[in-house]
Amino acid sequence: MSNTVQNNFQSIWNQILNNIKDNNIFDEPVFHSYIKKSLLYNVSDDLAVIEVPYITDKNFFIQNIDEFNRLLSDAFDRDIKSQIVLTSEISTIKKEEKKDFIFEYGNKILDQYTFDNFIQGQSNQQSFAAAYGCAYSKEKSFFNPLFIYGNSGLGKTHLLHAICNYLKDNRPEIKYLYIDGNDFISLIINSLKEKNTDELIENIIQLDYLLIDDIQHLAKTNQSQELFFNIYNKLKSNGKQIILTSDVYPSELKNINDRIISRFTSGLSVSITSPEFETAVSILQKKLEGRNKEINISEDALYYIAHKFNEDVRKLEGALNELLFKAIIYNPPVIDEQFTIEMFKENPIINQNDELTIKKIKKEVCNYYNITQKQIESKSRTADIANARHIAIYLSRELLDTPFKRIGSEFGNRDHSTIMTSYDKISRLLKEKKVYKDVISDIKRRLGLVA
Ligand SMILES: Nc1ncnc2c1ncn2[C@@H]1O[C@H](COP(=O)(O)OP(=O)(O)OP(=O)(O)O)[C@@H](O)[C@H]1O
Repeated sequence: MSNTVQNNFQSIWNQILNNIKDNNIFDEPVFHSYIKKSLLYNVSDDLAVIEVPYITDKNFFIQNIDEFNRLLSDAFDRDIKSQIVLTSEISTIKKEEKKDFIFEYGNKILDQYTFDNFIQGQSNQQSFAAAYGCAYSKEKSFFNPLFIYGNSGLGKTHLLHAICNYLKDNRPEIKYLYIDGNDFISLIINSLKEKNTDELIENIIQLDYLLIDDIQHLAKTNQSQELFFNIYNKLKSNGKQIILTSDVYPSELKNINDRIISRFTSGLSVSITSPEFETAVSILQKKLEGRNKEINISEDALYYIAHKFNEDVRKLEGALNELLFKAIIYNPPVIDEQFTIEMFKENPIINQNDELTIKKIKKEVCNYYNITQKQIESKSRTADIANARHIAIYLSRELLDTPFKRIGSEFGNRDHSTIMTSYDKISRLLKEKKVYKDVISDIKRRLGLVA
C-alpha cells in the first residue's frame, strides 16, 4: 500500500476521532485510554483494519465494534465492517501484502487473447509453436529465454496473453508475471525509490514464468538494466522460464548493454512478420465468426481488405471495423467488393499501396524471407538476411530504376558501390541459378506485378 493512500485513510480516521471526542460518543477518559492511539491501517471494499497498540485496546474496540462500524460506514458512505489488529500483527499483514506488490504492475491479462483465437500462418507459425511449447511444456527451460520479435500489431502481445491464459486454465499451480516493458521499468524505479530492491528481486525470483512485453523500453534507464540483469540471471539459473518480446531482433536493440543482449540470444529467437494473404483472410473470418446472421459480407470484400491492409493485424482489424461501421450508415444489401472499394476510396493506406515503392518492395521481400524491416536495413551479414537484402536492392533498381545512391539511403545508408555489388550479384545469380528466377517471380507476383 502506498504512503499516500495510507495518509488518506488516516486523515479520515482523524475526523472520526474528532467526531467521537466532540460529540462525547465515548466518555473522555475512555477516549484517552483506549481510542486516541488507534490508527486506520487500511480500508478495502467493505473491510477496515484498525490498528491499536495494546491487547486492552483491542478488547475495548471488539466490545464496541458496532459503534466503530457505524462511524466508519458513515465516513465512507458504504457498509463497512472493522477488523481490529495489534501493531505487532501489522508486520505480518505487511509481509503478505508485499508478496503481491509486483502484480499491481502486471498480470492485466485479456481473456480473449488465447491460442485458440490466434490464426496461424507462415508469418507467425514459429512464434506460435514456441509460445505454445513454453506454456505447455513442463520441462524446465523449454526455450529459455524465448524472444519473439516483429513489427507493431502482429500478435506478440496476443501470444504472451495466450501463454498466461493457458497457464491459468491448465497449470494453476504456476506463478507467472506478465508485464509491459514500461511498467517493468516503473516497478524497478519505484523499488529503487522505496529502497526495496532486494524484496523486488526476492518476489520476482519466486515466479515460474516472467513475461515482459516490449523489452526494448529497457533502453531508457541504465539502473533498470542493472537490476534486470540481476533478476534475469537468478531466474535463468533457477530454471525459470523467461519470455520477451521486442520490435527488433536482440542484437539490433539499441542502448541495451551487450551482456544483456548476448543473454537474449542464448535461447530461441523467433520472428513474426506481416500476415500473408491467406492468413489475413482467415483472421478476418475469425473476427466475423458467429456474426454471419447480422453481417452479410462477400468473400471478395474480405479479399480486398486482406490484400490492402495486411501490413499489420491491427490495421486489418481496424479496416474491417471501419467497413462494418460504414455498412451500418449506408446499409447496403450486401457488403461486396464494390461497396468496399467505394468506402476506402480516400484511404491513405490504400493509395500508398497502389503505388510501387522501395518501402513496398522491402516489405514483400521481408515477408517472403520472414525477417523484419529492421533486419533488412541492418548491418547483419547472416546469409538469409544478406540474401534478402540483395534481392530487395536488385528489385528496387530493376523495377523502379532508382539511383544506387538513393537505394543506399533506404538500406541503412550504404554507399552506392555496395548497392551496385548487390545488384550485380543478383543479376549474375539469375543467369546461373533457376531458383533465383523463381524467387524473383514469386516476389513480383506478391507485389501484384505478374499474374
Ligand atoms: N494471428 C492472429 N490471429 C488473430 N488475431 C491476431 C493475430 N495477430 C494479431 N492479432 C490481433 O491483432 C491485434 C494486435 O496484436 P498485438 O497487440 O498482439 O500486437 P503486438 O505485436 O504486440 O503489437 P505492439 O508491438 O504494438 O504491442 C490484437 O487485437 C490481436 O488479437
